[in-house]
Amino acid sequence: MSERVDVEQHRADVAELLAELADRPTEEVSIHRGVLGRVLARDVTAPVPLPRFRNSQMDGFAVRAADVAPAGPGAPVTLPVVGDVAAAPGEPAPLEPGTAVRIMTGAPVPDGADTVVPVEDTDHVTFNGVHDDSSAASAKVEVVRGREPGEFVREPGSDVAEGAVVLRAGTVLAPHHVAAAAACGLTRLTVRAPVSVAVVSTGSELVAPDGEPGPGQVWDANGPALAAAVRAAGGRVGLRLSVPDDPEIVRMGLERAAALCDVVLTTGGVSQGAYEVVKDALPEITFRSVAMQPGGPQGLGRVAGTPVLAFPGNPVSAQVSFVVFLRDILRQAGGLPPVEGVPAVLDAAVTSPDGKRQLLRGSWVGDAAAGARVAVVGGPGSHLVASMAAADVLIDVPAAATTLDEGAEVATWPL
Ligand SMILES: Nc1nc2c(c(=O)[nH]1)N[C@H]1C(S)=C(S)[C@@H](COP(=O)(O)OP(=O)(O)OC[C@H]3O[C@@H](n4cnc5c(N)ncnc54)[C@H](O)[C@@H]3O)O[C@H]1N2
Ligand code: MOO
Repeated sequence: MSERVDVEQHRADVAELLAELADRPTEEVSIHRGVLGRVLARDVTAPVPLPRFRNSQMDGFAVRAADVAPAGPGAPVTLPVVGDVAAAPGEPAPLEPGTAVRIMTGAPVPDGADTVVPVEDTDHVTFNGVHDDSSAASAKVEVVRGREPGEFVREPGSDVAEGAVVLRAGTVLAPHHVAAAAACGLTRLTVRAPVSVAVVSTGSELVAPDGEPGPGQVWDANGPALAAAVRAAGGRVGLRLSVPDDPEIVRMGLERAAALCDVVLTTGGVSQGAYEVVKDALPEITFRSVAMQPGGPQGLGRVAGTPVLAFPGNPVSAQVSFVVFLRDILRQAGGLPPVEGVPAVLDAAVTSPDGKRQLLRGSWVGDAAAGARVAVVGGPGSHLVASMAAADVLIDVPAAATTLDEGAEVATWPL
């Protein structure tokens, strides 16, 4: 191993290597697909006011407030019903003073009407099953309660004015944002283009997750795990490859990955064995030992001009490397906030080798919260991929600590 560095140094070097990701292009996405979780690149202004037109908030009767003002219990005001307005295409005729029209929720309020009396406040009680009878000479309504001008009338622009910001840049799009866009007639939104990451698993022992492992073979856990991690951090998996321990094949695969993606991520082939294929295939990048466990052996540099990070192959090491070195950079490049660490209290004492920062797997004792207790789950081994599935966080044990007592405060990295 050519160099030994601490975790913060390697984090800083990775950040410098990937600084170019901060300046992301944008792309348009349809609200009908693929928009959830994407980050709006710029403010969206409403092309129309919402509501677009004055409409009723209630099923009832559109009237002039002055006409029904004297109404009260035992002293109804009776008005002729001269029309019927449904929430349907069209524009109602203006309302003459001293008359009423039946109106449904969402229907345009006729000019001349300034309030809506809910049907419950009339002798009609409900409209259920009663279709338009306003043409009958006998059509009338007894109003038993007056209403103020403007009551139950939804004014144009009272939700959002035309030209006002309806969705802010930086919004992580969720269903309620889709609702606002659709209500304004916007079907395409401009979002930040996600970082495209190539995920390359190396190792002749690897079998695809849907394959059948023979003697000495293992299913590829890192490829699916890191692809999922990239997506969870707002990135896009531009290429997934699994390559054997043959430097020429690895080199070909990595050059292809470099041509297609913004970042290349490899796992395996970076320690002290005879077949360290990433080291052999990429003599131009830096390989070093980072004072942490898991995730000690690391590589970084460029292949054909594209940044490459070489993570160790042990599945826990690969995942911890992603969390510590890449997750926040990908999130921030995509416009997402970094994942905040949560200070916690150890539920039991831990021991740790001197000089290496340990990232132990931990789970919350009770509810997750700053200052809550956290317990170590599984052992420290970097192959304990199943044990890691029980973890909520990584417990960060400082390099200088050899023991931490029960009750000691520790930093954690949410998984
Ligand atoms: N003599 C030394 N040996 C090792 C050292 C060392 O410093 N001196 N470091 C150890 C540490 S720490 C780690 S971490 C590993 C890193 O090894 P590599 O990055 O070279 O990874 P491989 O040897 O290719 O694989 C290690 C282990 O992980 C399994 N693996 C690899 N890829 C996958 C995958 N995609 N899915 C599932 N499992 C995978 C592989 O089969 C091995 O069991 O080196 C230590 N050795
Ligand atoms: O540092 Mo390794 O990454 O212990 O497993």
